[in-house]
Parts: sequence; structure tokens; C-alpha cells
Amino acid sequence: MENIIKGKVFVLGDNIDTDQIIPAEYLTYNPAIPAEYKMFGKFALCGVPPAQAGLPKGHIPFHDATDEFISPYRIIIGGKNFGCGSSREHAPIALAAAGIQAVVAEFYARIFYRNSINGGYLLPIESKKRLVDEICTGDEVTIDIGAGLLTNHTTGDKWELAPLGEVVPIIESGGIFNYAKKVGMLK
Ligand SMILES: CC(C)[C@@](O)(CC(=O)O)C(=O)O
Repeated sequence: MENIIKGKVFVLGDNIDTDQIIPAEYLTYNPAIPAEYKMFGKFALCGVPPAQAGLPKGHIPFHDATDEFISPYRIIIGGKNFGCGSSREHAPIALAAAGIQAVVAEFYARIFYRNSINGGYLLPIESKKRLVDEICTGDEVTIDIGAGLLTNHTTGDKWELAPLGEVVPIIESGGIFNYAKKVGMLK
């Protein structure tokens, strides 16, 4: 498992649901086909209205002019109930396809959390404090999983993260199927 994750953050708000993360109209793409997997990255977060994104003064797009598929952001900062709504596994797939390696939120909808872990798509990390009001989109941060710490290099702030806990063996295996094979639950 990657112990250190570095990059720019994209800040969202509360109750970001899976339909905002990847609207149903894009579920026709097959993530197993590389040319179609890219489209999940292109349309990731296209359903989030700027006001709900909690973005400061107007809308900062998730993608910039350099790449229509991969976002310049590597970490999402979320509030309460991140990934709520439908159970679509396409939600963590879309964020991962856009280049997101981790989400740091106050707490998650359970299905989104487990889809993220079981598929090995991204790390759903919980923060001990509400960070959407403390960090701005574009800030450069480092997440140290082992130390349970998020360092904001733009502001100098450091924030405690909750340990990933019992799901670490699944993350380290790269997902639930690899884990099940590793421990003999699957041939
Ligand atoms: C099966 C899937 C496409 C689903 O209908 C499942 C769900 O609604 O939980 C969705 O819209 O995410």
C-alpha cells in the first residue's frame, strides 16, 4: 500500500452522492475496456453543482485544459456522508480514473466505502476534524498513512487522520479478490 500520497486537493461539501460523482447516463461505458475506462475520468464529478461543491467564490473545474480525462487533483476533501445515494461501483472507479488516489472525509456512505476498498480503487480515509472549512481547492498536501497525518504545505497546517484499521490487509492485497486468494478463501 502506498504510504505517502502527495498532490493538490479538490474540496467538496457534504452529502456528495454517487450520481453527482458519475451520473447514470455514463454507466453505459464499460470500465473493463481501457478506451471506455478513460471516459469515467472525463465525466467524474460532472454532476456536482458548483454551489454544493463548497467551492470558494465560483466554480473551479475538476479538470483543466491540460487533460480532459485526468484531473490535476490527486486528493478529494469531503464532508459528511461522502458517496451517499446509489450503490454504483462506478463512483470510486470514476474518481480513480480521473487520478484521485485518496478521499479524506468526515465519514462515508458504507457501500461507497466498501466499493473503494474492495475494488482497490482509492483510499477512503476519515479525518478526525471537519476539513472542508480548513483546506482550499488547489492546496498542496501530503498524506502520511502510517503516521495518520495530513500536512497542508500551502498553509502549514497538520491534521490528524483516523487509522484505516481492519481494511488494511485488503488494501495491501490490492482488493478483496486478491485478499481472498491470499488467505485461501478463494482458489
Ligand atoms: C445497478 C446500478 C446501476 C444502480 O441502479 C444501483 C443503485 O441504484 O443502487 C445505480 O443507479 O447505481
